[in-house]
Amino acid sequence: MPNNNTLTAPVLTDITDDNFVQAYQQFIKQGDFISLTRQFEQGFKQTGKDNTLNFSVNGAKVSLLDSGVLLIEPQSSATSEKPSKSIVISSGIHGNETAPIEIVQQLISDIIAKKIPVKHATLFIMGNPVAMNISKRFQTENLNRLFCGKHQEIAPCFEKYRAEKLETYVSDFFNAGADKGTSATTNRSNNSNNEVTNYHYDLHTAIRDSKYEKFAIYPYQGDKPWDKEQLTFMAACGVNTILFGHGPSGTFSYFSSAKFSAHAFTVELGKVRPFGENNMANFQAMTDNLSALICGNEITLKSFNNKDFNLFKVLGDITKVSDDFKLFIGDEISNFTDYPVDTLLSTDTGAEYRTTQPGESIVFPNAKVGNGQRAVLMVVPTTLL
Ligand SMILES: O=C(O)CCC(=O)N[C@@H](CCC(=O)O)C(=O)O
Ligand SMILES: [Zn+2]
Repeated sequence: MPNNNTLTAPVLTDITDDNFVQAYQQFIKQGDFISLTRQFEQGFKQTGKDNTLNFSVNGAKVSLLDSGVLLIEPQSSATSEKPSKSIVISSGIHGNETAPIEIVQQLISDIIAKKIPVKHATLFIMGNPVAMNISKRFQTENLNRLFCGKHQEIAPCFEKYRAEKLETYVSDFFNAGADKGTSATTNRSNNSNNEVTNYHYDLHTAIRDSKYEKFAIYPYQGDKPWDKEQLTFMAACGVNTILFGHGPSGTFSYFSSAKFSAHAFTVELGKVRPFGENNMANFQAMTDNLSALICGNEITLKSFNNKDFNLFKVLGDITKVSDDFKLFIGDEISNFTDYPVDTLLSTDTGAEYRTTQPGESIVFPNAKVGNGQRAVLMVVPTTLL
């Protein structure tokens, strides 16, 4: 497993390599996608124009596009009702956030074991295999700041390369499902009015404890209204604390939302733990509902009521500007802790941050980010009309 910080081009394994062939065959039999992903962390070379790494399961075509990137498409003859959704389920954008990777593993292995019949095209992603292998959030750059082309602004490293590749896979996937697909073979929509709805759930876990264990960031929607049905879907998944994003960003969920009008969320499912130490029963509602979405099973949702949620409006970021940045929030303080008005939270070269609003609360405080990056997200409670 090559692993160096000065990577200028990834070291790709040839798919005719004996080790790869063996590992791929084992994956087809056992569905252990984490193992395959970790063995070939930087990716592999495809031969020829067509994707040769595919096989059929239960009427679906399974295509391995890259390390940690698996496309599953229902074959049109295998489903009476036509596909109307394109679904991206991503995990491991931060390599040490293992619970989401294990959720994706579970869904994939259930599909391969024919426990989940696939009705809607689904793209599964384990985002940063190099960081997974070193049990770190990232190797060189925070991958979840590099989407929407921001990868073009940084020096060569694995995350720069990977962000560009992931953007391409997701773009190709949503484009293939779109009504305006360029040909009958690339247009995934076969339903009568040819409408396909896009979804992207980017699963994460948080560095510190949170007053509300599970929560989601709903990417900034510009003039579009917040979708209440999506909020109730999140609640059905066990996530009833929602932060409404305040502006464009370089996150993966914002990319799918802004570029492909996907219903998209960054979902935080609890605290970061090493592989094998997650209580998977804690994510059952999320796994079951994602599985139901993929199968096309009916999902019964409550109608939206503010009382069922903890909703927060993002006031803005505290950005670390210089090496002088000081944060007065201890490591033991939980996300969503609120502070009285006029509390000093940070100082930096020529600047300080004091709370200004009742109920002002902190999310993701992290003094170790690079200069120019978000060190804290400031939120206040809100309701939807
Ligand atoms: O716990 C933390 O400090 C970070 C957890 C995490 O990775 N959160 C995402 C949120 C993305 C967003 O703001 O939409 C991130 O920081 O990338
Ligand atoms: Zn994360």
